[in-house]
Amino acid sequence: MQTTPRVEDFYTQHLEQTRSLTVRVDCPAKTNLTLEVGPTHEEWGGRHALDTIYCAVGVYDTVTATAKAPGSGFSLDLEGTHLGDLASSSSDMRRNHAVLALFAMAQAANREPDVALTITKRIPVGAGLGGGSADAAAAILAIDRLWELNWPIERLSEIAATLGADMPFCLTGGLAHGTGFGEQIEDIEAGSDRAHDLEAQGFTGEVLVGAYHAQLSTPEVYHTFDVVGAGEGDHNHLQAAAISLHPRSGRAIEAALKAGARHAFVSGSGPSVVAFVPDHATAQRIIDAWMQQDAADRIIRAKAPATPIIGVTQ
Ligand SMILES: C[C@@](CO)(OP(=O)(O)O)[C@H](O)COP(=O)(O)OP(=O)(O)OC[C@H]1O[C@@H](n2ccc(N)nc2=O)[C@H](O)[C@@H]1O
Ligand SMILES: Nc1ncnc2c1ncn2[C@@H]1O[C@H](COP(=O)(O)OP(=O)(O)O)[C@@H](O)[C@H]1O
Repeated sequence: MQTTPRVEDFYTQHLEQTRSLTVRVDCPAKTNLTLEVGPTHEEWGGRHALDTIYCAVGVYDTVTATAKAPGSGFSLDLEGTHLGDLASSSSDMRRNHAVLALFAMAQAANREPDVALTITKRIPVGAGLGGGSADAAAAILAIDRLWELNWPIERLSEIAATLGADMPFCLTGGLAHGTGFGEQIEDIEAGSDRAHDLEAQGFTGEVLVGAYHAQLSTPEVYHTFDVVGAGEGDHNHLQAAAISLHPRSGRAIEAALKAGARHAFVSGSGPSVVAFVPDHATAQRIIDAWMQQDAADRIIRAKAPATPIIGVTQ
């Protein structure tokens, strides 16, 4: 007897699974092992020429992206106990760097931004640790996976560069040489001579981050740099400007170097301080000194370099 075949419908099942799919990206903070600041360029909107070594530091924000019903628009949920100025009611969700990244991806893909984003913040805000850039890069990586675009890193970097100078670096993490206004990235491959050279100088392994409730405005630090210039022997040319605006950072650097740090410096435009330590005993000595001298409001132990981690949950 002829029987009617039962339709096995993997298509609808796939659609339902895709809609409930959540992509999670843990994205590390960034610091600058060196940051040479050159003249401003009109063609870059007045940004300074940079020559910098980027290093991703294993303090991670987590961004998740989940598809929403067509036409329902985006949503953003912020979590974490260190939200800085993101916590204020006046903080406009539409200006959040992760949301700007979603809009940029939607425009490039010619799609609607019907995505629910969540950000769990652990990277200190406004600290010189690229927290906003990390979240934007995480959103780009998550949406590329969620929408199954599978675009090459070069295309994702072009989109990231329109959002901020250090965002292309945040897509890959690790170590990289940055030029232009910071957006031209040349990866420093793990195991390469340059990576080994940085390791020999003590720029890998355990780091301590000294962070503050206070934030510094990056444009203000650059403008102050235009007045005070770079400090004698500073690897970070913005360090003297950041310390003039936030003196506690200078005290944290002095205490860390005195306690045996291989390197201690302001991270990018600051105010946070990054110290590379040779061993746990030195790390503990620095922690004790920062606590005794009230040289930091938040102390974070981490590893460097670090890379983004992408995961998918049903
Ligand atoms: C200083 C660095 C070092 O990696 O990072 P942070 O420490 O802020 O994380 C970067 O140069 C932060 O670049 P970016 O992320 O684009 O800066 P934003 O916070 O967007 O602030 C943009 C403003 O900073 C100044 N700016 C930025 C980059 C640059 N090469 N020259 C500049 O003069 C300009 O005034 C510009 O209008
Ligand atoms: N997702 C985000 N995380 C952190 N800051 C953000 C984010 N989106 C927008 N911002 C804004 O960007 C400014 C700089 O933040 P951040 O990138 O953490 O500092 P920095 O540029 O010094 O590394 C903050 O004042 C904050 O209001």
